[in-house]
Parts: sequence; C-alpha cells; structure tokens
Amino acid sequence: MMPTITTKMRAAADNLWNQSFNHPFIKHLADGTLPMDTFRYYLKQDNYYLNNFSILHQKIANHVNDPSTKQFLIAGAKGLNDGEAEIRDDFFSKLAITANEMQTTPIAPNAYSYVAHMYHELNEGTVASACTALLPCYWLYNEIGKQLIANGSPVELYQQFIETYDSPEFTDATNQMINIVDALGEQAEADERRQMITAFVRSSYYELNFWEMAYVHEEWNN
Ligand SMILES: Cc1ncc(C[n+]2csc(CCO)c2C)c(N)n1
Repeated sequence: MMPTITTKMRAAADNLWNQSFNHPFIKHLADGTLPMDTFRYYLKQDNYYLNNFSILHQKIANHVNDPSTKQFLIAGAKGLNDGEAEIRDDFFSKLAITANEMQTTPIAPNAYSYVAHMYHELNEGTVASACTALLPCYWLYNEIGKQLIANGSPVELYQQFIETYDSPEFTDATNQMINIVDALGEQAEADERRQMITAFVRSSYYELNFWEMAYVHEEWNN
C-alpha cells in the first residue's frame, strides 16, 4: 500500500517536530521552571491565534462539499469558541489578563505570520491545502500532550495545559483531522499533493517558532 499523505507530511516535518518536542519552552513547562511571565506572553499571542483558527474553520467549512468534513469543521469552530475558550478564560482570570490588556498587546511577528499563512492557503490555495495548514495544530499538540502527560508538571496551570491536549476527546479530534487530510490527499493530483505537504511543513515551522516567540518575548523591533 502507498503511504498515506499524512505519513509523508509527518516525515517531511520530522526535524521541525523534534525541535518542538525539545524546545526549552516545552522542557521548562514540564519541569515547572518556565517563567509565568513567559506563559502569560504565550497565552496572549495564542488568543489571537485561536480566534483566527476558529474563524478559519468556519470559512473553510463553507467551501467543503463532504458533509461529515463540513460538520467536523463547523463543530471545530464552535468547540474552540466554547470548550478551549473556557479553559483559556480560566487561565486569563488566574493570571489577571484583562480584555483590555489583550487588545493593547501587539501581535508578535510569528503569531502574525502563522495566521497569515493559514489565510493565504484559504484564499490562494485549495480546500485541501487550507485544511492541511490546520493539521499540525491538532497533531503536534496531541503528540506533545501524550509525551508530557507521563510525568506531568509540578505547576498546576501547566499541568492543566498538558491535560487539555492529552484528553481522549482531543485525541479523537486529531485522528479525525488526520483522516480528513488523508481523504483530501487521495482525491488530489500530484501538484496539489505537493502543495499540501508544503502547507504542512510551513505550519510546523510556525508551530516551532511559536514556542521560540514566547520564549524570547519576540517583538517587531527586537
Ligand atoms: C499555536 C498553537 N498551535 C496549536 C494549538 C492547539 N490548538 C489550538 S485550537 C486546536 C483545535 C482544537 O481545540 C488546537 C489543538 C494552540 N493552542 N496554539
């Protein structure tokens, strides 16, 4: 049997993924030494990412024909608004991040570029490459969740963060997204398949640099 397109994508991005697994942000999240101020920075940038991620699910769903894929994307958009947003609201209140602080925090370069990349795939790519650009978000966090849950983190907030991405519901959503991309890959011609793999590698690059961005508190004028 031919390897699935997601197996090829995962292999193409393996270096980037290993660098994410070993990034100091992740290492220190696990051992509890990540400065809370760094996690706070991450949460504020991630809020911008999550808001757009939800909008992208909805917009991509409008272009999808397959009913079950459409439904998954619409539910994903809504799930982000409710489920994940609820956990984030809890983090925001624990860390006293106000709506005003969120609004006045400039979007950092990597968060901006990652979101711009996903919109680019939606507007200039195809439904398949747009869906693919969303996949590392699910899949990488699920793998990180599974790795970190073994030892957890001594910091309660970080432990809660880890648990979000190891949950059976989240693992199920990740597997559904992998299956959606595999099905789209099977319908695609060689050119589009290449475009999908490129979209996956780019998202994986921005995922890696999301940790780095937070770790160094990236600014436009560093
Ligand atoms: C930069 C960044 N990448 C991935 C995630 C994880 N994530 C965000 S939305 C979603 C889908 C289901 O809730 C997942 C897995 C994140 N938070 N921030």
